[in-house]
Amino acid sequence: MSMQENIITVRLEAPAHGGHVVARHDGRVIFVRHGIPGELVSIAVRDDAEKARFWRGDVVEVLEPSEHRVPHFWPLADALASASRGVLPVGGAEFGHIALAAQREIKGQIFLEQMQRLGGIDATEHGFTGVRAPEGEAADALGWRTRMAYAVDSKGRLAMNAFRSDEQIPVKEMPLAHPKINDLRLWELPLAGISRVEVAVGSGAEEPVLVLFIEDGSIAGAAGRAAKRLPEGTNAAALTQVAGSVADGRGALQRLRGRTWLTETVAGHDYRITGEGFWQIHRLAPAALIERVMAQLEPSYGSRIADLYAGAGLFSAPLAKAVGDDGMLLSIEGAPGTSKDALKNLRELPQAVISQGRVEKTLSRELNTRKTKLDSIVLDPPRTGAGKIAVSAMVRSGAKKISYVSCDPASFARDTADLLAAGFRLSEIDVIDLYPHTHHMETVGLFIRN
Ligand SMILES: C[S@@+](CC[C@H](N)C(=O)[O-])C[C@H]1O[C@@H](n2cnc3c(N)ncnc32)[C@H](O)[C@@H]1O
Repeated sequence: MSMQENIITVRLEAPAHGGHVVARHDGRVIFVRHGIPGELVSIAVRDDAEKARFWRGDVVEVLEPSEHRVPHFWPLADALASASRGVLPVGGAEFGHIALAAQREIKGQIFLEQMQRLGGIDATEHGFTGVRAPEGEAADALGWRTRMAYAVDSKGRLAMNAFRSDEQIPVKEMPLAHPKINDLRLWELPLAGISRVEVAVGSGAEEPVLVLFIEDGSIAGAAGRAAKRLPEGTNAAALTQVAGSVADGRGALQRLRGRTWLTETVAGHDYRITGEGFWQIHRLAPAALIERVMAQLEPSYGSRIADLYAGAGLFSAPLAKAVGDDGMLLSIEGAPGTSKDALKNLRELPQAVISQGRVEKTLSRELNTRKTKLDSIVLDPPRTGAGKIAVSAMVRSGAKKISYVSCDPASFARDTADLLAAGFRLSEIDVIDLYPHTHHMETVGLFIRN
């Protein structure tokens, strides 16, 4: 058993970013997982080095439950059931013990706290009214993940990791995964020799695409054997991971059966996405985010817009259509494979300029080369946010409106402070629960130059 047996009783206080609740013991802060503010709980203390600034802990017993506590929908992720079996819970559904409305309430508190502490901003003064569900969300908010990534354990079984642990827990159905992913019964495949399994389901009727990660170049072996056992019609590819072989650390995709890509259709646009390329995870996210970004930017015919961290062009396509032949849509994406998808997805729109490279360098370079300025920008960076160099390039671009799509309130708060200091105002905040039953949230903020 990997849990240490240092069990203490604590009263849980405020929620903290990252899926924790703060507790105190002998003057030391402990970040506790699987609890709810206000509860009296027993926790197994982990990472409890004497000199550590703070400790971590997992709830193993609830002595006074919150009114918002519900039975976890996934036994493997249920901390209490796992503790009684002497194992760690699997990660990926760390809010599953909290009623959905209360999950969103907690995310709202975290958003306000991060904006205040890291950005010095009272988000309620900028239109923040709480975290909302995307339109069309299921009442139980399960089955939303159209993308899943699994580990493979030392016995060749489909697995997922426990939080902050190398421990791999064998898994079968994953309740947050799209039903088409569970229907593949990936846990029945012979996976010895495969290091990772990724699977993606498109928005249409076509079959899912599976990517099997292998460490040597031979696809005839492990990957071929697994692919043969997949249900009829499933598409499968192998990806040889050769460290440093390409910019994003991944090798080349090799077709095993069917296609290596999916079609996604959103708001009347068709996108082709290769098996390992980036696409929003929640089934409702692409439409919800396009709707917000278009409403915020109100792109006009002939205007010049940049889509930064553009992926396969989710926002680039509708924006390019809106600016028309007389406008310009500059789509910048760092990952070479994903940028190739963007090239294909935007090939019929000559006003779209696809540039592969890091935003920090590429944005200014493209604008200088073309001797042009921008009217507006949408950016959708990874969790680390944009950072000072990219923010300053955006400020220099001349853009008067910036729609900022963020999956992390901490980096959003930091970048917001920099944009406000550079003469923008934050005129709208929409926080959407695009990661139900986890601690994550998606923010779409509108910045307008003063
Ligand atoms: C959250 S995704 C958004 C993609 C796209 N907007 C979408 O919604 O499908 C972030 C994207 O930024 C890319 N990326 C990460 N760091 C980058 C950088 N410094 N410059 C350019 N692209 C970057 C990643 O490869 C990824 O495709």
